[in-house]
Amino acid sequence: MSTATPAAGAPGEPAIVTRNLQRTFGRVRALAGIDMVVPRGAVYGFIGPNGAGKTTCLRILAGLLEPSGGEARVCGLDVTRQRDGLPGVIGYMPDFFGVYDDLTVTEYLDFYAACYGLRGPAARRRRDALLELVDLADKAGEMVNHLSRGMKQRLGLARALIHDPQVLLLDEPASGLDPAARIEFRELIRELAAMGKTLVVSSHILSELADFCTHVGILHRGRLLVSGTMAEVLAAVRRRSARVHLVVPPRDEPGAVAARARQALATLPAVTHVEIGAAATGAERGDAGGPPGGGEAGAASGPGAAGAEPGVGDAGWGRAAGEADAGGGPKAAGAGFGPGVLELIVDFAGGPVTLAHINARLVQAGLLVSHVAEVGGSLEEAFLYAVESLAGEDASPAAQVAAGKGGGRGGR
Ligand SMILES: Nc1ncnc2c1ncn2[C@@H]1O[C@H](COP(=O)(O)OP(=O)(O)OP(=O)(O)O)[C@@H](O)[C@H]1O
Repeated sequence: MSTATPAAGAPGEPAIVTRNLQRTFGRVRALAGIDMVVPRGAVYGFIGPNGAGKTTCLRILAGLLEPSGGEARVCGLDVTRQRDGLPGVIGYMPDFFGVYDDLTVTEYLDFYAACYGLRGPAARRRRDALLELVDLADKAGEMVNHLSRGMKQRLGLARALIHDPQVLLLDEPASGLDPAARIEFRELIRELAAMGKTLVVSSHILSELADFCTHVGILHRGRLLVSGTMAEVLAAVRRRSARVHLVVPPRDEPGAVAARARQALATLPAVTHVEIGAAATGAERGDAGGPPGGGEAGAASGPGAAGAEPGVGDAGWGRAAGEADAGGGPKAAGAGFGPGVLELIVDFAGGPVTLAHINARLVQAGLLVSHVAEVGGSLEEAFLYAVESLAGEDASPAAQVAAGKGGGRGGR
């Protein structure tokens, strides 16, 4: 399929740039001043909970809604002052299907082609190529209202592509699709990206977009909390946590062990939070075995586990990572969470060496570490963490206004 449309805007200029973009509806501030950059050729995942402002932003970029303040340029065109040029460079797929469903698939696309002044054999060839692309060629004569939801979504995409736009704005394209249809849609987006299109794809769900987006922005209550390449955003929002198991000796109380652990970890600046998990009962602790100094003490896993840390082996209770498995003997706790074991979840910032430091510091404090491993955060957790921690207790007037109208935190 042709992608020969000349690019509007200066070479190297991002496909989309917004500066302090705002939109209010009465007292509701749907966009509270967002700065967004979408490079040419990017597949930009625009993520946010219900009411975050995604549709409002996409409609402004498509020239369908006036901003209340700030500015936005798409392919170099100012969305307010050069609005007439926008339809030529943008394909917009709204989150609901159009109303012309008493047409056949072919008639439907011909109608939209005509809206762009496209008629004749070249337009028909393009229509047929698009039907192939979205895998609807065999439905060409079907009535639109007889199509399944997934087929309608694909037809909507063909409609958005009819004039070969450079930028595609897709509002929740995967909503309501079953898993198989989602996979098909994802493939289609990959094909469009391979054609060099710039795509902005909105969704509630970060994990839904993660494997095909090059960039991502997280919107919450009209504010763009974070935006950048997928790697940059994940690095910014992904909370790193370690799961640590400490053997509670028969003569000790879990509370005392927990207090010593907290005290030891408080000396590490990279540790941001320590949560004490469960501990076994005294009776169970009796079964745990592992006399002081003789138990399974090494850090069981995780990058940079503490073997190389100076002084790790000095503490009476602990042994360095690597020794645990070699030592054999009864598995008091091992990698599992067994009786006589206290679990800590330790949040930290930093590279793998921090995991080693956590282990070392606990061992140096005389604690019997049976397991240290990083907890892998899912993308969903990363998103929730971004919303909770980056949004913070936002007391700005914008957030307060938005919160009063459907901007519920984390709502789906
Ligand atoms: N035409 C309108 N009139 C009044 N308020 C509106 C209008 N359009 C949007 N809003 C409000 O602006 C805020 C942002 O809405 P928007 O539809 O942009 O969010 P969204 O992120 O797309 O949400 P969803 O995921 O539910 O579609 C919401 O509080 C919404 O109620």
